[in-house]
Amino acid sequence: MTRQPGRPSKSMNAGSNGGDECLLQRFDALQEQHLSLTERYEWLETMINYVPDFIYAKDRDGRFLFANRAIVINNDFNNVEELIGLTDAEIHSAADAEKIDEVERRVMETGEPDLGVEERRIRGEGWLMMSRVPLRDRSGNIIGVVGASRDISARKRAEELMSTQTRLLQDVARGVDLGSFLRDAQALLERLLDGRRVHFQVDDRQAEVFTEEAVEFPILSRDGGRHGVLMVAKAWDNDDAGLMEFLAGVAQTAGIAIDRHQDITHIAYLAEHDALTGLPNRTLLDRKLGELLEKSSRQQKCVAVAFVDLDNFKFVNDSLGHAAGDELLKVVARRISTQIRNDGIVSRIGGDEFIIVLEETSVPMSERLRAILEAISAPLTIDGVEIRVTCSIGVACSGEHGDTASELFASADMALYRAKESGRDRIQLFTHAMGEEARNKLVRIEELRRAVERDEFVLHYQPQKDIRTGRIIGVEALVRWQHPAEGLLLPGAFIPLAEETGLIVAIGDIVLRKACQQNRNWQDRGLAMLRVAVNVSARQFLERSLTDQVSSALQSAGLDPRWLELELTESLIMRDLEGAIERMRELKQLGVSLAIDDFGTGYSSLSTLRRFPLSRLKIDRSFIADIPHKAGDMAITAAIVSLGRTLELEVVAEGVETEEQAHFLAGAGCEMFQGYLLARPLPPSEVEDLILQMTTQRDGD
Ligand SMILES: Nc1nc2c(ncn2[C@@H]2O[C@@H]3COP(=O)(O)O[C@H]4[C@@H](O)[C@H](n5cnc6c(=O)[nH]c(N)nc65)O[C@@H]4COP(=O)(O)O[C@H]3[C@H]2O)c(=O)[nH]1
Repeated sequence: MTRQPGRPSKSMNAGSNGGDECLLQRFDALQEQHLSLTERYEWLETMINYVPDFIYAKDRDGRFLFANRAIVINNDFNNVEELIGLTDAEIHSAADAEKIDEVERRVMETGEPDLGVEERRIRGEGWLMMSRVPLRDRSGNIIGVVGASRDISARKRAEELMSTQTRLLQDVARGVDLGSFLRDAQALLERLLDGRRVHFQVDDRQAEVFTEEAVEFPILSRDGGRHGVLMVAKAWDNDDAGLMEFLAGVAQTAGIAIDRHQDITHIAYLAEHDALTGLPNRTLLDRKLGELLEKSSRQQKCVAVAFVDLDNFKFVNDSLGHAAGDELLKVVARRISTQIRNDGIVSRIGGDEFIIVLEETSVPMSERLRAILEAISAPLTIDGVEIRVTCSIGVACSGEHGDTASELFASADMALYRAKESGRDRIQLFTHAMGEEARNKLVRIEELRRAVERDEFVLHYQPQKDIRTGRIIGVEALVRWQHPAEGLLLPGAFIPLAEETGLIVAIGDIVLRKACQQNRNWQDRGLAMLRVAVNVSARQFLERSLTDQVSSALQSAGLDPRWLELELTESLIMRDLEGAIERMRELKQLGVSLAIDDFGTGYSSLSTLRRFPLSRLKIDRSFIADIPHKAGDMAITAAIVSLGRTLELEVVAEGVETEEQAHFLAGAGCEMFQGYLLARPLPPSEVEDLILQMTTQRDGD
């Protein structure tokens, strides 16, 4: 494009030698300058032609003044001269040309450069970052536009890969379900890879036939195992390392998604199943029963709900250990499941309690329940020990005994209670009378609660007589409930309920305080010194506060502890022998005396009895009742008396009604007795009268 100017000859400048010389020198200087400019132009041209970026200049009409080789080649020209003078409209589509023209015109009109704009390539795939600045002449007039672009396809691709990876990770974090995640990931990858086939081959999902040659990326699990493989059809040219790394990353993300899916599935399973037996838990049962009740009411069929309770589970647990107990529960769960097959649901709702729901089939419910009861109680061997557990079942049927799940549960529970009450190892169908009883029980509980608040309890006292001296030396305090409507109620009518509800603790406290106070009153009024015996129930005995309760009752009455005796039952002590001995020692330290009530009905041996800090044994009245007719009872009574002597304990016989019984006891060496023969339990004033009367009698004798 450059032409070198020739040096002027001397003859051209004849006339002035000095001036010629000067002219020649200037000419040489100019020529040198020209040569240097030309060289620099060529360097620049070479540089511009060898960069991969597009560089061009256009005049104000949008005609190319210059374009580098990258543009020439990209637009399929052979050399730049073919392009110079053309406009974009002549080499691109009208729409593309219009877009370029619009930007360049704005740059020329405003004089503001348009820098770093990202655009898709017009020809071929990829992205360019375009910059356009106004082209000015020496005077600063805008005479066109200069454009330069850089290929940013690689960066754009990297961004695309990264945003795909981010999107997939976000899906995992959001907990998108696994199926959608894999479908989305496959679609995203196929789009990114221009339609090449992609497939996630995961363990339990259908394998896809992949006819193309594929590159495989392992999908690994958190613990290093393998969930499957990501298959990507091979590219016709080789894929770059960046893409391979990206695909390996996607496979890793898929691994995390599958781990997460498995965790969620497991958590969902745990939320609705019992961990030990794998049976549905109460939550799942409620849901399924709701659905079943709806279905069966549409079909006018019955659903039976059965509450099952193992009768001797606690015994197995206590004697063979918890592992054996767990094993037993698993066996029972399997046995029930086998029996009900697909015609019902079995759920473990805690401990040794199961709920069975049976759908109506051609086999009667009673027959199916009997088969379950028999299956459960078939012998089994655990830890080499053969055992047999029986169970009690309470049943309620939809329609007849309740319409909703909660009504049926309540009815079945009541029936179960009755089954256990009437001897266990049986099936009990709910009856409406049970419902009535349950309602009455609720009313009774409420009344009892109010009775505690209003202090409706009074104590009667049954005197105890020393057989040798004939004196009354003690009384047993026996509680009565002064019911506002029903009059005076005996303990049998409310003590079991008080035990069941825990109200016995409050009632026991009232009794203790009243008994101590009454005894102190008698003492203050100069009556003979008496020991007052108070019954302590199992529930009360287990309360940590019992010792404090006793000490506070003694203190507030101002009663010397030796005039208070606590009666504990044998069965209560045997429930937790070591704990009971500990508690008895605490009580003994207060200075009170301890007696075993109903002795002979429990299982204490001589060796255990020796460890109790006792003062007295009370022979249960069931042994006295048939004296002198039952020789066996007489032998037992005599044995208890002699056992008491061996252990240096006083023996008190309860329930003595006849002279013969009193005579026999005196002969056997029994020190004391109480019973109707002497007196029934009496109100305090009558006890006072009796004692005074007996004292006068004896003094008279
Ligand atoms: N057939 C017959 N019975 C006789 C004779 N002598 C006394 N009895 C009855 O036998 C029961 C003796 O009380 P228990 O064995 O401690 O049996 C008591 C005791 O276990 C419990 N109880 C009574 N008061 C209390 C109390 O304040 N706290 C606790 N926890 N239980 C109490 O209630 C049970 C029953 O008490 P009660 O109905 O008062 O019945 C009393 C008494 O009336 C007799 O000669 N023949």
